Amino acid sequence: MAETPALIWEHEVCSLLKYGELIPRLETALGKFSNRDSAEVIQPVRTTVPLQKHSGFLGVMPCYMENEGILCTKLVCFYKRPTGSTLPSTQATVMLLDPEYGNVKAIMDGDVITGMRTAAVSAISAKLLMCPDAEILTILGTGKQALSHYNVFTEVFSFKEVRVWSRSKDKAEAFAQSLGHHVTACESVEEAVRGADVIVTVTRSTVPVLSGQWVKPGAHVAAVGACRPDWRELDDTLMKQAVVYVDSREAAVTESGDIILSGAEVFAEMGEVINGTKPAHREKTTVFKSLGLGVEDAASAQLVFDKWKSKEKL
Ligand SMILES: NC(=O)C1=CN([C@@H]2O[C@H](COP(=O)(O)OP(=O)(O)OC[C@H]3O[C@@H](n4cnc5c(N)ncnc54)[C@H](O)[C@@H]3O)[C@@H](O)[C@H]2O)C=CC1
Ligand SMILES: O=C(O)C1=NCCCC1
Repeated sequence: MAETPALIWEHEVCSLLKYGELIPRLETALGKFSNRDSAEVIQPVRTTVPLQKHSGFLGVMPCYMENEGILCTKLVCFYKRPTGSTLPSTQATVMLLDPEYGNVKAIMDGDVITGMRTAAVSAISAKLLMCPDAEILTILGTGKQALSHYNVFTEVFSFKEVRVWSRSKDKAEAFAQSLGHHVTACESVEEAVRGADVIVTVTRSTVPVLSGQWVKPGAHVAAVGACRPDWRELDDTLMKQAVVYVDSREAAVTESGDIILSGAEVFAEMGEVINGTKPAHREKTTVFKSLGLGVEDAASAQLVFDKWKSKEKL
């Protein structure tokens, strides 16, 4: 008889997951994913079920890492919320299973995992692709991902200036103030991104918000929103002038409106750069198009579970 699954909820995941441990685990996981060795990682492109009545989607994100004995799936609902809606735009739950018996070992809050692993992967992209003397960070959007990206980017790097932008100046100012006096709220996207070395796009927009004509040559863009084939955050100019990196080639050509609709070519997966099989073009304008992978959730959930178990033993 299987044990009752551990229930590891938000505050506990928050206290167990640290970027210092998460980032190396994600680098390893992305490298293994890009090797396409089925004993290392089996992770199909997520299945997406439309929730038409609610303008949303259920994403089912399974992953099996045979050599590591990790079997995981995330269930994530995400929505196209109207302006002013107070409903959450993303809600996730992660399940870890025993691959031999098939029972569920743990059910975890997936919101913290989604926020932290997505931001950590963007930070990995910046570590590999931004210019070495990067000074200015811009974040477009002021929601959950904006906060997790601010947290990891300021923990891992030392930017001299941080700028934020939101469609509403009041929101941008409130967000900037909540982060500290060194963060500047900008009136327009153009003002926010001119001269920036690293730009993070974390909006729910379905049309381009960032234009290539404002982006400094050599800048790095981590593009996190627009995870549907008909949604955009970046315009064609940017997609065509940049060297495009992705988390998964298969996901990129299935789910990314920025890639599919611009016709841009994918140069490499982040895992290929980590493995040294594709170069990091730091000197060029680069876009990392993030869609979010089950392998990232699996690596994160296993880390949470390992730490939870070692705490239980104390
Ligand atoms: N790549 C990945 O792995 C992941 C991507 N996402 C995506 O990242 C995006 C941000 O997610 P959250 O921060 O959780 O959402 P959120 O709802 O907390 O924040 C969204 C932000 O976008 C702004 N926004 C909404 N509509 C906009 C528009 N038309 N133009 C400009 N800004 C607009 C909102 O004011 C808010 O600041 C979403 O598109 C979400 O689907 C979320 C999780 C993982
Ligand atoms: O990977 C994820 O988790 C998500 N990706 C895109 C949409 C929201 C959740």
